[in-house]
Amino acid sequence: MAFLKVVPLEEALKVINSFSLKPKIEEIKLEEALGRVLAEDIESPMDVPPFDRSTVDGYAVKSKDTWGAGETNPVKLKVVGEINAGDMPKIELKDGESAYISTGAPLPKGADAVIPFEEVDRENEWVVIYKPVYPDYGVMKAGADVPKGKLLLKKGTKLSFKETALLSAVGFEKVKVFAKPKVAVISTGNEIILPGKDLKYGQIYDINGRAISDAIRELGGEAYFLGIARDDRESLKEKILEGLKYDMIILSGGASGGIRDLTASIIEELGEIKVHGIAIQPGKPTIIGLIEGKPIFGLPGYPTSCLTNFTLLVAPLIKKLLGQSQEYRKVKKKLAHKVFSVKGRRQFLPVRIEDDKAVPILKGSGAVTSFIDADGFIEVPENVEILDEGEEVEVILFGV
Ligand SMILES: Nc1nc2c(c(=O)[nH]1)N[C@H]1C(S)=C(S)[C@@H](COP(=O)(O)OP(=O)(O)OC[C@H]3O[C@@H](n4cnc5c(N)ncnc54)[C@H](O)[C@@H]3O)O[C@H]1N2
Ligand code: MOO
Repeated sequence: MAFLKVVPLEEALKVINSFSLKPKIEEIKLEEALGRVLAEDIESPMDVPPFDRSTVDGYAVKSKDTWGAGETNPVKLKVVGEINAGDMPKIELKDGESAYISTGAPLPKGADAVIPFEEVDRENEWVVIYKPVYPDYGVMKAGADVPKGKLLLKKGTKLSFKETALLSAVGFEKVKVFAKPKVAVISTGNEIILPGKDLKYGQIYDINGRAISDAIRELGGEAYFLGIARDDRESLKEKILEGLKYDMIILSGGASGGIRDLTASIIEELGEIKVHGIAIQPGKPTIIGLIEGKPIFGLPGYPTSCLTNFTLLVAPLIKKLLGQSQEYRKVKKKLAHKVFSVKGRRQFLPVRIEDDKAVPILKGSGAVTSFIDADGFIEVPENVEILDEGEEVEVILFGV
């Protein structure tokens, strides 16, 4: 077994990228599309609005009939009909005519402007106009909002309420999206119990199961938390076999060479270990394997190590399956204070972002608050012992 023969991070990423898992596409109803990722470019199949539309309640007119109108010499136009929203106007305006029109209604033929009712007077079948209007006054032209054929959304876009609204505006009832990768999540360890149960001495509540499951959901995947495997062969094997129903499996804890660290030996029994050990800290004891063609990750048990390695290794694979860029999300900041690192170790340190500063969080990988207080982490390369205050750093961000 490739036990703790550490490889560089880049090699681990290459291994993950070589897995044969491919993005899948499915067509779903628009009403279920929120948060999903588009699998196609979307061009508008129609003009919005589809017709020249009144933007006010008022009078549809031929604008040229109003030219020359003034306070002392108003123009009077005959009101020959009424058009409401949803109507198909049957009227065609002739010179000197107007029609009452409501907001959102199509302009009748012959009209090219709409004057709001508060700007005119009504005298029986006449409307009295005191100022000239120009063509398109009070009108939204067909296609002025969204022209037919325009590229509206690109493949890979995550749909928020704005995009679903736009798709609705142009009449999409269904859309093609990337299928959510289905990820089994397993926590391991005799000491780990689920919230809702009383803690006995020596026990702690599960952090990684919750954090990984919800990080997967934030990315757009589907997480299946299979619970906590105890530190025994049978329990762990049973959960891993159950996990093979899904596209991939993520375990946390039990990854290092300790006496009860069974993960590696079970993966080897059921499949193949591709990586056991990455030359980074945290993350040295990480395992990457394949069982029946399904990737399986054994992430370190320490919560901050676990989530840092999830972000470095697993998140790019989930993003790839969702047709998105695998790049880490990064921002450049200035280091708020000096940090020391161990020479010969490539370290990732959690940092909090405050304005243009990256503030290092130095509680250690074992603390849950190290990642909860952090916005991301910075890399301290192997050959660097000190990063100085004010130095520019790239922060790899947690989350989406
Ligand atoms: N002799 C050495 N011991 C350790 C080393 C080392 O180099 N030499 N490295 C430490 C580092 S760094 C890490 S990371 C951990 C990795 O160990 P495992 O991946 O085998 O994880 P565990 O031993 O199972 O757990 C470590 C720690 O994290 C807690 N944990 C585990 N799962 C969860 C969970 N789901 N929710 C909350 N907390 C969890 C667990 O209780 C332990 O405290 O090894 C170090 N030891
Ligand atoms: O490897 Mo541990 O994951 O360094 O914190």
